[in-house]
Parts: sequence; C-alpha cells; structure tokens
Amino acid sequence: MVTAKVWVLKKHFEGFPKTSDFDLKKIELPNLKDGGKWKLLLESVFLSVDPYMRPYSRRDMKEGDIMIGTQVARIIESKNSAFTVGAFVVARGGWRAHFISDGKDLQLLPSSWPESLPKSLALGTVGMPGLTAYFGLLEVCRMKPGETVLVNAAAGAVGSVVGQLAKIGGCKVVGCAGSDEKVAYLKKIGFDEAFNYKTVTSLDEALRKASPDGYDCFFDNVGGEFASIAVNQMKKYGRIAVCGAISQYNDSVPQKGSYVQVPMIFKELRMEGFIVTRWNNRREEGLKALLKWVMEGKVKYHEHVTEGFENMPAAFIGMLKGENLGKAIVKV
Ligand SMILES: NC(=O)C1=CN([C@@H]2O[C@H](COP(=O)(O)OP(=O)(O)OC[C@H]3O[C@@H](n4cnc5c(N)ncnc54)[C@H](OP(=O)(O)O)[C@@H]3O)[C@@H](O)[C@H]2O)C=CC1
Ligand SMILES: CCCCCCCCC/C=C/C=O
Repeated sequence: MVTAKVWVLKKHFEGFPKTSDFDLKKIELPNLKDGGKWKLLLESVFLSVDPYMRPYSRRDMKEGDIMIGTQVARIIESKNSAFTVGAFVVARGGWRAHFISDGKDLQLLPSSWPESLPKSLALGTVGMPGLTAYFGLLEVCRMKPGETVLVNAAAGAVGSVVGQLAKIGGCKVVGCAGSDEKVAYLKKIGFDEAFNYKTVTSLDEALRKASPDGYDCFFDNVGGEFASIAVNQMKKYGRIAVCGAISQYNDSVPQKGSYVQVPMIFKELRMEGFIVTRWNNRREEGLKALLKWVMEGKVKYHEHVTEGFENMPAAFIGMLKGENLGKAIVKV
C-alpha cells in the first residue's frame, strides 16, 4: 500500500489565492491487482502550475477536491504492457505526489526525447503552453512573414514561445513583461522590442514607440486594460488571438473597461478566443515541430523551478504574481 500526498482545494479562492485555501492531505492508494481496473502506479517528478487553474477551479471543482493539474510522472509499477516501469508520461493526475491510473489518459514522452533535454519541458515549451503558442499564432492570428506581432505576459510559458515562433515565421515581435529582468531576457531570445509595462508612464505611448505603424497580430494573454489600449493600435484587418485574461482571473468584481467595438469596426479587426485543446488531433504535429526547434536552438527555454511538493501552493501563487521567468514548474 502506498500513501500519496495530495493538495486539496480547501476553500474556493476569493480574490487572489492564499496558501490557507489549500490543504495537504495523505491518502492510501489501493494495491494494483491482476485483472483489476488500476493498472499503473506512478510518482510525479515535475508538476505544472498554470494560470488556468484559477478560473477552472471555480468552474469545475468543489471544495475538498484534489487540485486539477498535469505532471511528468514515472511509472513505478505496471500491469499494463503498453507502459514499462521507469517510463515517463505526461498525466492529468492533479496535484498528487503518487497516483494510480488505468493508462487511458497518459501520454508517453516521445521516444525521440533527447537525454540532454529536461523532461519538465513536456509541461512547457514542448507541452501544452508551447502548443498554445503554436496553434494560436498559426491558426488564430494566421501570422504572415513581414507582419508585426504583439504579445503580453511575453516572458512566460506561452508568451516566450509566441515571440520566438513569430520570429521563425519572419515577423517583427514586440513583447511586454512585468520586470526589467524579463525585458532583458526577451531581448536576449530575439524579441525586436520589449518593455516593462509596469514602469512605462504611458502604455499607449510605449506601444506606439515600439511599432509606430501599429500591429497586425496581437496575441493577448492578459486582457483587461492592456487589451483595451492595444486594440486601438491594431492595423487595418488586424487579428487578435484572445488566449488568456490573467489580469482578470482574481477579480471579485468584474472590471469595467473601455469598449472595443469602435476600433474593431473601423479597423475591420478579427478577434477570436481559443482553447488549445481545439487542436488535440494535431498535438503530435505541434510537439514534433516544437521539439525540433528546441533541439536546433531556434526556440530557447527558461524554467522557474520550485523545489518540493509541499511548495505547490506557493509556486502557484508566485506564478500568478509574476515571479516566474519562463515556465513555472514544481520539482518533487
Ligand atoms: N487559451 C488557452 O488554451 C490557454 C491559455 N493560456 C493563458 O495564457 C496566459 C499565459 O499563461 P502561461 O504562459 O502559462 O503563464 P505565464 O508563464 O505567462 O505566467 C503568468 C504571467 O502572467 C503575468 N501576469 C500576472 N498578472 C498579470 C496582470 N495583472 N497583468 C499582466 N500580466 C500579469 C505575469 O508576468 P508579468 O511579470 O509579465 O506580469 C506572470 O508571470 C494566461 O492568461 C493563461 O490563462 C495558457 C495556456 C492555454
Ligand atoms: C486537468 C488538466 C487540464 C489540462 C487542460 C489544459 C487546457 C488549458 C486551457 C487553458 C486555458 C486558459 O488558461
């Protein structure tokens, strides 16, 4: 019998999440039996903390549920011949240090995964956030060479890939992030222009200075006031990919913003929300392309690693506050 540590949502978040909203519990896992439902015992090696956990917890969870989430896990016992002991998978196991599975919802890391590459990248640049950048740019923004792409939360898991893929696609890229260290990183990985949205005196002026002719594509991770201002700087027929709205996830009272209809009409813009799972049938294509670019050094990555399963809530809260450069990961 294995005792698993799990993190439970003790209390629905009100405003910004607090460590007291979570409870660390221990649960007993049943032994695997020949012919039984549970075929696999896994231990989490890396866990992901992501912004979606904030809005999805309210939509999909009740108090007392184990927190939703994904991990890279190692198979430690197997009664399923498709998974050998020692193999690594990406799982939707939630915030659990150990768990059991029937194997249906597990994705083996590609056999071509190079030894030199951290397996945690399967939760970031070569995982769901990388795919979000890939499909958001290709299918929603439909970027074309020579265009100018704007991305916010640019030094994060999704944003940093968006900027680099837009460069590979022959675009000019402008990124905004919340610290000077992040801005320096964006320039290092090839962004043409980058600025700290927290220290500029006027966001409108900073956007205009970075691209006086405006923007063809806007990959919006932030929403709120930023998006309301940026919409006015789109070029005619510009495309806005509404990927996330992290500036609004912790609001108890909905923000009242300026309204986007007038610039959308006069500039004939297209604005489209999306969820990366729309392209689940093309997951292999996206992962293959991302892995190739990473191996060629065309897409660089950075991870913000928090040590210790007991620090999951702190890592999640830290990511929402902007403490992460690149993908926020917890190493068990
Ligand atoms: N539609 C989809 O399918 C998907 C959507 N997403 C969305 O993409 C966005 C980025 O996700 P991800 O890359 O994983 O996260 P990040 O790695 O970018 O981490 C979140 C970042 O958001 C920034 N941030 C936090 N609060 C604010 C605020 N009030 N205003 C501006 N920026 C803020 C912080 O960076 P800074 O220091 O720059 O402020 C922080 O580091 C999120 O909105 C997420 O919900 C993600 C995956 C899939
Ligand atoms: C329990 C794991 C669910 C993983 C699904 C990931 C979909 C992310 C969509 C994100 C939306 C906004 O952040």
